[in-house]
Amino acid sequence: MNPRKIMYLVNPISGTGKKELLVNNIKKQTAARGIAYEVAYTTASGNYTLHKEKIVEEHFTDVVIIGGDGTVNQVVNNFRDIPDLQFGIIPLGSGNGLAYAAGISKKPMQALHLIFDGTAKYTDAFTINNYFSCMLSGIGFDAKVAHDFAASASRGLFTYTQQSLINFFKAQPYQFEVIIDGFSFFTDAYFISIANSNQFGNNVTIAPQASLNDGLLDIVIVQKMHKARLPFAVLQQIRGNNKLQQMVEDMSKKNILYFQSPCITIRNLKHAPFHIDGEPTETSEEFKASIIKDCFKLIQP
Ligand SMILES: Nc1ncnc2c1ncn2[C@@H]1O[C@H](COP(=O)(O)OP(=O)(O)OP(=O)(O)O)[C@@H](O)[C@H]1O
Repeated sequence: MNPRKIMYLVNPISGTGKKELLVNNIKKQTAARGIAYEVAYTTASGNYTLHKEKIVEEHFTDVVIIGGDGTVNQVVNNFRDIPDLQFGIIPLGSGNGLAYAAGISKKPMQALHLIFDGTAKYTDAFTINNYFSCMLSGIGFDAKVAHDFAASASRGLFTYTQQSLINFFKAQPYQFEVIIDGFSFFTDAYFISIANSNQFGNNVTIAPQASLNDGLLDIVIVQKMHKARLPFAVLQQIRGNNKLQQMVEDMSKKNILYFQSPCITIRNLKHAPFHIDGEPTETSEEFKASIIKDCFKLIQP
């Protein structure tokens, strides 16, 4: 008998499309591998006390999340202190930023085979104020998209793209004070992304140098510029043409600032909105973010 024991955690509402067929397929393939398993459901409240007791008492070795980044965040945060537990993802959200950054396939059956044959690797996460984030958190315009997406009736990539476009034409810069490596400066920025993964999701890269296990946060500050320049400047960033910078350079001459650091403080002077891993979250006057090196084990290629 295979020594592994998998708890599949399905989010019934993430992404679009029916999950019944997929779950039946997963059950069949797991049984065919001789692996013990159980299928359970995620919770809207984020309370996983009963799941946690079961994982510990019944010696589950793996938790596989079938859902999006919001679900990954809650599940990993609840179980990350269970020794030796491995996490897997079958990406079913609208963004799937962490899964895609880790090289996990979009195709559910390929992602499932990776669960069986992949390697569990230590992966960083970070805290921002008292919250946990394992993918990418942001303040400003990208958070506005997350808020509007959460408020819209339909989910999925189409809604996300639609919300991004609507928000682009409405976007106004916000004022921030940024403190990093003992150096402080003021900036008017459309948004600030604090990233562990290289992307927002859907393979839309924003922090091309980001690694999931380098012990560093990637910080991207999209500063005030002419609206017509904004898509071009972001495209340069996405393509990796904008290099990582030193703090001593003249901040005002760059459209996009890109740094790596294990921690950062941001004063949010105009109460810009905030999101954690794509989930809209109450904003704050000040954010302190710190990396958690080797926070959890994620099954990857
Ligand atoms: N059993 C449930 N019933 C209702 N809502 C749930 C349930 N489980 C989780 N949720 C909600 O699902 C949301 C998270 O969705 P998830 O991140 O999986 O998908 P997504 O938002 O479509 O994808 P992504 O985050 O990748 O864009 C959270 O708001 C969470 O509260």
